[in-house]
Amino acid sequence: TSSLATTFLDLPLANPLMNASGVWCSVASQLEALLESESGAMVTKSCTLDPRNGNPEPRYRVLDGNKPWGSINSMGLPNEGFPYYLRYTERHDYETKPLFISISGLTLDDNLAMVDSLKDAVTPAILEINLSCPNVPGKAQLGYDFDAMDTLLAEVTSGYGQRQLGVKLPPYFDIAHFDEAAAILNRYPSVAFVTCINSIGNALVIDINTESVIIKPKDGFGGLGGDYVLPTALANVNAFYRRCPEKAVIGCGGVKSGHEAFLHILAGATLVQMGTALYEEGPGIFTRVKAELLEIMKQKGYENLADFHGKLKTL
Ligand SMILES: O=C1NC(=O)NC(C(=O)O)N1
Repeated sequence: TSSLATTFLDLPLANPLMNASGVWCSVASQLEALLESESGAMVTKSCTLDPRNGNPEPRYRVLDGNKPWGSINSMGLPNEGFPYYLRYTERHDYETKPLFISISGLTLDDNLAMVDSLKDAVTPAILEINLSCPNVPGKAQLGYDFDAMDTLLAEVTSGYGQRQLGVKLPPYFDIAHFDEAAAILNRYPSVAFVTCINSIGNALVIDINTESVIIKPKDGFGGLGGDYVLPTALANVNAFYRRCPEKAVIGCGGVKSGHEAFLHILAGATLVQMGTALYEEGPGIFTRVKAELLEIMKQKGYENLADFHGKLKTL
């Protein structure tokens, strides 16, 4: 019989599925629901040092009238503030499943302050630094500023005492950018994983009936998720899988069933995150996608994830 069991940074996981940071993970009740769900791991909402209200609403819309299906969001990093999530890491049940904590400081100093507190806390939570929020007005994505990304990683890795951590990357769309980003990341061995991708930033969805944009912030420009981003997500997963052999890749983008989870793992993802589909279906989705992924593996005669992990064929 097939098994979904896997390991990540030497931690055992019952399965490779987890939430994408930002979805169903902003407050304790949501985090508790993820803990009780069948996800193999979970991550908190990217936090800033201080609590934030985020952007004005409407700031999230699901695009389910047409095919393909997806979402657009410009949340603007609403969160309870770093201390709230640090307190959650102190009461999480790590025997049940691993916990990631995501941070997205508004300044380098804020990121360093949060990293410093995490180092002192000696928590088993795994740090995922968000370099790719596209929705804070006036803030460019760190992942698209290679010098700033390099500086941040130099300071954060030394601040974190070379403890293993990961980064949440924006999608790249140019081979030269895959090369340059990977070259920077490979200079930091303690960056043990990369999560690809965050939403495709600053898309614009227009409603023909109202002749209007559909979200309020930034004149309607927001991060795209769902079916629309799957091919770009798979490309980024595979590009960093090929370029960073010493690092693990977490896949995120366009996963709504066992089918896309299988594709992400084939492309090189060790774990797979769900955002839009989780937002719409709720934590029960993990039970469904687990069963679907197992069924696909059974049909193909794969007993475990290693049988097909990263084994994408080329022509
Ligand atoms: O990193 C992020 N990606 C998104 O698509 N949205 C959120 C946000 O806007 O808070 N942050």
